[in-house]
Amino acid sequence: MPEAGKGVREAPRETVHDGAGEFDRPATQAAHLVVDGGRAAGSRGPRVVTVPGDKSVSHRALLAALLPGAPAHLTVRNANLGGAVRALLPALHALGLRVDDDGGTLVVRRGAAPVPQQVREHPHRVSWPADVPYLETGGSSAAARLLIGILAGTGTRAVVDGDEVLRHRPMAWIVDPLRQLGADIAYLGEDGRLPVVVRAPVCRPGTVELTVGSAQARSAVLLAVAAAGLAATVRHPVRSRDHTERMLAAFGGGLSEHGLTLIWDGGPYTVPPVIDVPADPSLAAYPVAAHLLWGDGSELRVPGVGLNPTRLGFFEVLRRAGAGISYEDERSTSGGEPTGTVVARGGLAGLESVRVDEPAVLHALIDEVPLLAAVAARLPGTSWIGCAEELRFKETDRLTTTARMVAAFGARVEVAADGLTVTGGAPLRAGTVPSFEDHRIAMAAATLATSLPGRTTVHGGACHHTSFPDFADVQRAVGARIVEDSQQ
Ligand SMILES: O=C(O)C1=C[C@@H](OP(=O)(O)O)[C@@H](O)[C@H](O)C1
Ligand SMILES: C=C(OP(=O)(O)O)C(=O)O
Repeated sequence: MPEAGKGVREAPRETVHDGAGEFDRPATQAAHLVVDGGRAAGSRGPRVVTVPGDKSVSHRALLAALLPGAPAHLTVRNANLGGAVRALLPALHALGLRVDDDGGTLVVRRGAAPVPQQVREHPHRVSWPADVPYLETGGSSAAARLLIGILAGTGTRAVVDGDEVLRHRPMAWIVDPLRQLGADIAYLGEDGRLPVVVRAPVCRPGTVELTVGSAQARSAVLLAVAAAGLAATVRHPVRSRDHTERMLAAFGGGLSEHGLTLIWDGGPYTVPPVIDVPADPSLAAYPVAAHLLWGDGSELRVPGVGLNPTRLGFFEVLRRAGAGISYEDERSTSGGEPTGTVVARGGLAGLESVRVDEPAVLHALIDEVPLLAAVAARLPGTSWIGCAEELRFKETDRLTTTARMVAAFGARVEVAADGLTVTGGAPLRAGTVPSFEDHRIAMAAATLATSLPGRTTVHGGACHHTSFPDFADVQRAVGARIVEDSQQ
């Protein structure tokens, strides 16, 4: 049985420290995923599978209900109903919004009685700010960071907190620029970390320079100035996912873009009563990868997928390497997002390696890095996934956890400060592999396992519910033999 971590060679550049500090994840509570390699008989013909709504667009659509002038009822169609989006709902309830799940469509109603959340104890605090709602967003950094942005725009006093993992993720990316625009936000525990209290709104028009490529940081600032009706210029280092920009523009807001500079004019906009969420390309990547890894099926189609170019890095990098991936039926949703059908044909035969060495490409596949590394392990050449230093700050240090996961299958992988080298050609084997209770690692491992002979147990793999609750069903629909098993 391969052991987690075995085979990972830490390259010398690894010694550059990211400043995030280290922490251990709690022992897994999630069930395991058990995968028998090989495609189920009878699943090789043309297939069509659908994947859930986009997590990032769902977060933004729900938070739009907090923008000034939002309709009394806001309907979010095709919302992602995974743990990360659900993590935002108790915070919305505590702010006096009711959210009903109407057969997969979320309806957000304003004017409900606030439902207070229970405070999570913190080692540095014996008391909490009085008469201020306490808002906890579980492990979702997008939920926490975007919420801080909105609160700092509307001037709603509140404490924002997260679970033990989120409390270790950086918040200064958000808090510093908001403070520059005059917001009063204080850390209640450790500096730069949750919990924070938002005490007063952004109030000074100005220019902020963001130093990280995080779309969440840019979105927090944009949502704050949009909510406050404040003009601002935001300079940023890389064009990462631009869903907030598209949403505000679709609302009729005055946003213009000049290269890596965004100018918000501080003027009015209208939040519509219905927002449509496209299917999530980062989730479509798993059935597409399974199909390509088998390489024996005729055609796989995933319809209604968001085709925003800032999200298509996984498909584009594989396409550039020679994979048969194309987009069909392209059109636009009401929220300003392009959608279409992702079509995968053939397999990985003829592909040598993959390479990511531009920040914009990395950001266009930032959540798919574990899956790309898993696919790279099946290619003969040497692959490089670079510009990825931000991955150290995800729910796990995903450079390390991705390396440990693929190494547990027998892959040869080296970790650098800013990326991963995967040297192909090593014989891969099924066995017990770790997920580190990180949904992207778990789903990447389970997908790779579908292509290997024998049985793989992805330890704690049921954490896929964070972003893709029906992951196992969708992979089974493509032909995978995968079950959840809590008895292991
Ligand atoms: O804006 C968003 O919704 C997200 C942006 C990305 O994070 P960063 O912006 O921190 O890179 C991504 O990894 C995360 O899953 C969701
Ligand atoms: C990193 C992710 O999400 P977040 O940063 O919102 O926790 C993710 O979904 O892979």
